[in-house]
Amino acid sequence: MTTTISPLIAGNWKMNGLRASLEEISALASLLTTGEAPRALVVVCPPATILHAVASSGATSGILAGGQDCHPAASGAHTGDISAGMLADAGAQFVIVGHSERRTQHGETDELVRAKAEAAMGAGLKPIICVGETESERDSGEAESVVARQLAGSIPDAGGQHEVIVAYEPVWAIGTGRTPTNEEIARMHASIRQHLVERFGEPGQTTRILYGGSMKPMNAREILSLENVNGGLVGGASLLAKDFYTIISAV
Ligand SMILES: O=C[C@H](O)COP(=O)(O)O
Repeated sequence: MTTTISPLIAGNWKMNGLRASLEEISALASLLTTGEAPRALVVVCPPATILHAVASSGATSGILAGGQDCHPAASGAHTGDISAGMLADAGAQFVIVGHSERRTQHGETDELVRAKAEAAMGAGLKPIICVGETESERDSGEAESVVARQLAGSIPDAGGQHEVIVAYEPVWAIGTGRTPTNEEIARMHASIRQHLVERFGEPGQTTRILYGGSMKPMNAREILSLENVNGGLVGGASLLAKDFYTIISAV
């Protein structure tokens, strides 16, 4: 991990979590406040229905809240959607955009992801912009070019002036228990770093690049110690406070 960048571990609860799940936030808060001080920023992105509660109850323990998606518009006739401003109003400081589940299940394009990231920055949120190749793209040797295209299309030009976070999530590693090798992760993160530096100059050197995809208590330490891995975007293992805390502690 690059030492000049403070690491960040974000939990993406996806469509999991009811009000009862706030017990996990309390449990995490108590682990974070009674154990060794975390060396990473800790973010939890719960469903929007409990976002405000997570932001409020996590405040004293340093747990920051994030949304899982936002609409590119500030308001209007968009039934079922949520704006970046609404997330900020509920206490969010971050928002995930362009997660592969949104790209696949909702047909989101790089252009739309970029618009969402712009809306997030406009509302004062830090966008966590996700990129990653499918298994067939990796098998055909296209992983780096696919990710480069997603980065170019999804990160706003203002990405050098506003804080953005990139999350590299190989689609085939999400929820499967499979991960790329350490060498493959390091190579991809180096290529993402190169893209950021070429495009944004100095700010690109300090942009956080998270790894996501089957990060677990067992493999977190190894992955988080790789060059240019500045934290993690954790799905399944963020649902249980104990597992998530183990990953946070692995930084
Ligand atoms: O946003 C999180 C990722 O999709 C990773 O999910 P996972 O840790 O369950 O594989």
